[in-house]
Amino acid sequence: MTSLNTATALNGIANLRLPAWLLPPSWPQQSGEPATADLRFEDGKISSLTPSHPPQLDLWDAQGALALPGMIEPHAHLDKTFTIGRSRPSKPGLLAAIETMHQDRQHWTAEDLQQRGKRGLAWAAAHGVTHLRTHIDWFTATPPVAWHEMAHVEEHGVTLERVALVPLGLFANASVADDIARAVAQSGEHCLLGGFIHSSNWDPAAMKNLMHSASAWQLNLDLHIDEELTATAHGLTWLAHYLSENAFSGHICCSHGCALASGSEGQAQEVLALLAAQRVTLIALPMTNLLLQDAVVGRTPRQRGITVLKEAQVAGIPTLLGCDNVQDAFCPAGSYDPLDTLSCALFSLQLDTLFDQQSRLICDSAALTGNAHTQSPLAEGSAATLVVFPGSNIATWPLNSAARLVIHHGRLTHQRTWNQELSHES
Ligand SMILES: Nc1ccnc(=O)[nH]1
Repeated sequence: MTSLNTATALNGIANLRLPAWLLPPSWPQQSGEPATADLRFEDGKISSLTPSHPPQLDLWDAQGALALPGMIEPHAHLDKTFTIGRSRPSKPGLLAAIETMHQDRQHWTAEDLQQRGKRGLAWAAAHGVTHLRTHIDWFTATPPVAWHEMAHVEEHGVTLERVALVPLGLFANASVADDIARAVAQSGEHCLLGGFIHSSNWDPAAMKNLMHSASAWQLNLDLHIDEELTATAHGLTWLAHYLSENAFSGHICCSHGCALASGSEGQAQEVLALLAAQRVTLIALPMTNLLLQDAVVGRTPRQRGITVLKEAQVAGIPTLLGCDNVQDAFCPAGSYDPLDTLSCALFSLQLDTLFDQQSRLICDSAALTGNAHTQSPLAEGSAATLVVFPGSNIATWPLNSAARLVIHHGRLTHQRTWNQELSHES
């Protein structure tokens, strides 16, 4: 494969292997797989998507490499990222990680937050992420420094969303709930309301205030909900019933939902059936949930702690996978590569048809925003924005797929060859 040059806009790319979920049902098959595609670009947009017809001498030849549209990172924590060097928890598990985070936040100056947040976003962009949603911890009724600082963290070609991650207890007071929702609503677009909802802080009256204030300020929600193994965790069950009985016009992402996998099958199915009738997306975070759930010193974990993703898919609930924490008290490792998350899910959730079907779990921005009218990525007229995995094939992908070309609006922005450091081309 000849190398690509960053200086000029591309006419397009020939011979790309795209996932079946992205192609129209009439797309031709070759040896039981979707035939490769030729993509043509014009003014930074896709002007045509057709089955390959060689030779297309004016197009760069991808030689059958796998490619995806720009990927999404639906759940990150840019305020905490890259703090592991100074904040290693002394105990395992989620609540201990939260305690360690509280000790570290004395260091969260504007400069510290900017530097770490920018680095996280730049790493995500270099991997091919074009949309990243970060949660930002709130500690009082007024926005934390990180809420303001992350508004100024930018990376070319990446849409950044901010979610206020508010401990449920702060919503117990209806006027505080309203203040928080107003501050989020007045922070501009790409801002959502969220909450940390757990057996340790369960309060149905606070939940009601949270829902009312989100409605009053027309905010979408992204909730950390039932991130625990307690089968009797209340959050998702309460939410499913609340939404069945009360109108809520926004979209809701439910992140974690680990407890759904701890209770009975019947209990999970009942909650999923109710949620499937609402504008709700379920986000699984396999890496941190494997690390933080069933975590006891010196004991091998017996449970996986990951939500019932397959059952949610069967029930018709949109689903996504996120990386969650990167190099902080919650997770010491990570690099903002959605392929790492998908690789982890391959094993921990025993996913199959990874590339052709489940790669959607790291690309579906309509599932993240709830905007069902979003045009299909790579359809004619869409932005010519995609990620190519040179030398890849469906037998090894997503493992062994470090090599990457990121194309934004028809131009190469990042390229990494085998074993090379992340490089930025501009
Ligand atoms: N899994 C997590 C829960 C709460 N806060 C985090 O940063 N991460």
